[in-house]
Amino acid sequence: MSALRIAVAGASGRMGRMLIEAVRGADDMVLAGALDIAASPAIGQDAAAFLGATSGVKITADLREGLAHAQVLIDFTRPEGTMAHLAACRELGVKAVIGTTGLSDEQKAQIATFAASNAIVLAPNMSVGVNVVLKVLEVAAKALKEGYDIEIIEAHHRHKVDAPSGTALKMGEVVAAAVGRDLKDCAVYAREGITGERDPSSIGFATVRGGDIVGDHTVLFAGTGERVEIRHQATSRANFAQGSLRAARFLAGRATGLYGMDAVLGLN
Ligand SMILES: NC(=O)C1=CN([C@@H]2O[C@H](COP(=O)(O)OP(=O)(O)OC[C@H]3O[C@@H](n4cnc5c(N)ncnc54)[C@H](OP(=O)(O)O)[C@@H]3O)[C@@H](O)[C@H]2O)C=CC1
Ligand SMILES: O=C(O)C1=N[C@H](C(=O)O)C[C@H](O)C1
Repeated sequence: MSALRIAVAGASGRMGRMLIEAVRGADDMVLAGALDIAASPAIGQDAAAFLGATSGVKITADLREGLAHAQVLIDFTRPEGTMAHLAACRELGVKAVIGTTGLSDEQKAQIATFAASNAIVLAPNMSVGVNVVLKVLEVAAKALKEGYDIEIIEAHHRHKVDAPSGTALKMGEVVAAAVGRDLKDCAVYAREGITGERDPSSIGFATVRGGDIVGDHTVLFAGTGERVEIRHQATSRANFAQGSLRAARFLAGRATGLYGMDAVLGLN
């Protein structure tokens, strides 16, 4: 079988580099394109130069050029970049794995329309562990529905630009749905001053930013006389990259549709 041709967007970013390394390490894939923004000093460089290697793929800001030979784009950039990349993917018939977080509801709705013509995997966290935790949370939240206050605490590195993390928000959505609430109505994103007592129907979020923390997520169910904490800690971005490659392989067999990592991992 011929190798799956992958383009990577945000090629000089933290995840972009991890993905280029992972694609080069996969014997069923080949790097077929690398995109970055026009202002990036990496434009024109070989995509594998940071590894001290040569891939023959130059990093470009020209979407047509970067996607011309690709079957699947893997995109971990920023919402505005992702939306522009997806428009080009639609034109060129390229499938997409999207890891970018901080997308608005409108942008997510537009991604769903793109998926009518191109198969897309969209997930705020590509790691196997987090996606198993999302399943565990469904069970835990249903069982701890009464008498337990739900709080979600996340910590990430100092460079992260969106808060709460996409994963924390997804955890909130899963838990809210499991206890019959809508996260939009019950989320509390900040507390300061005389807040009054905690509303028992609320789901609280706390965000920590610092250093090189890859990604920590804890969901706390605080009851009377006991508390349950369900926690995931990422210690390397390699998990996200390997999950993305699994998502790309999954898309190879699909023409259209919007999928999550639960579908990719057979957890749905
Ligand atoms: N789903 C998951 O499993 C994971 C998701 N993420 C998400 O992935 C995204 C990227 O994270 P990370 O790699 O740490 O971020 P980085 O800032 O390290 O990398 C982002 C890359 O995208 C480029 N970029 C910035 N703005 C645009 C734009 N408008 N259009 C195109 N490209 C752009 C950057 O270029 P330049 O550096 O020149 O600005 C850079 O190359 C974030 O949203 C993060 O939350 C991260 C890890 C796991
Ligand atoms: O920006 C990051 O680094 C990460 N972002 C994702 C998120 O917002 O959930 C996933 C992971 O935790 C790393």
